Amino acid sequence: MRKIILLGYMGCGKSTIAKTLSKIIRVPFVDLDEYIEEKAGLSINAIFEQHGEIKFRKMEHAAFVDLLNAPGDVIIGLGGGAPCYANNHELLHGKNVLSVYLKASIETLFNRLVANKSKRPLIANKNEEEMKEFIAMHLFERSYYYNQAQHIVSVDEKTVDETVLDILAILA
Ligand SMILES: Nc1ncnc2c1ncn2[C@@H]1O[C@H](COP(=O)(O)OP(=O)(O)OP(=O)(O)O)[C@@H](O)[C@H]1O
Ligand SMILES: O=C(O)C1=C[C@@H](O)[C@@H](O)[C@H](O)C1
Ligand SMILES: [Mg+2]
Repeated sequence: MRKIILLGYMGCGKSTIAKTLSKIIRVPFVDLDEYIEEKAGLSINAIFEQHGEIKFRKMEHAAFVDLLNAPGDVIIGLGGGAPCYANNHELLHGKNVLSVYLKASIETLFNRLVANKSKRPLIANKNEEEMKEFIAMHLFERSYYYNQAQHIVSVDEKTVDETVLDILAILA
């Protein structure tokens, strides 16, 4: 039983990379944000708006534990903040767990997020300058938790396939 966990800041490519990896190694992919949305019957945006971030972080922790305890192999794409709350970073070293931090620079993240921020409540209302500053500060605060992953793969300047190859080498 293998639990492959991809983590990293919003926009680093967790969902995109996991989908390709899933097809190649034939292990199902579960996106933690989507799992939470299905369980709650609400979008992440709606959960933040109606219940607040603290409630979301509790739901996120419960969902992560659920997935780790479910039988069978799985690739789990964590939400961007998941490793940073509720001691979730300790779960990155659990039994049967292989955790990979997809590390992206501020510039890469900004370029990817600027085009598609509406579904990401933490940045949805920021202008470009505010967004850049927010990403820089937030990434700095979160790096400690992201660096708890067992493996770190840099994604800057890489295609999806190149990043997937790096992960396959770790899995080999
Ligand atoms: N080389 C690349 N690797 C991964 N994603 C890329 C790459 N180049 C561009 N992208 C784009 O970056 C965007 C963010 O990717 P994705 O949604 O997979 O990130 P994420 O880490 O799952 O974000 P979130 O935490 O918000 O769910 C997507 O629009 C994706 O197509
Ligand atoms: O970085 C974060 O804190 C978040 C990232 C998304 O994946 C979602 O889990 C939510 O928008 C919060
Ligand atoms: Mg995603």
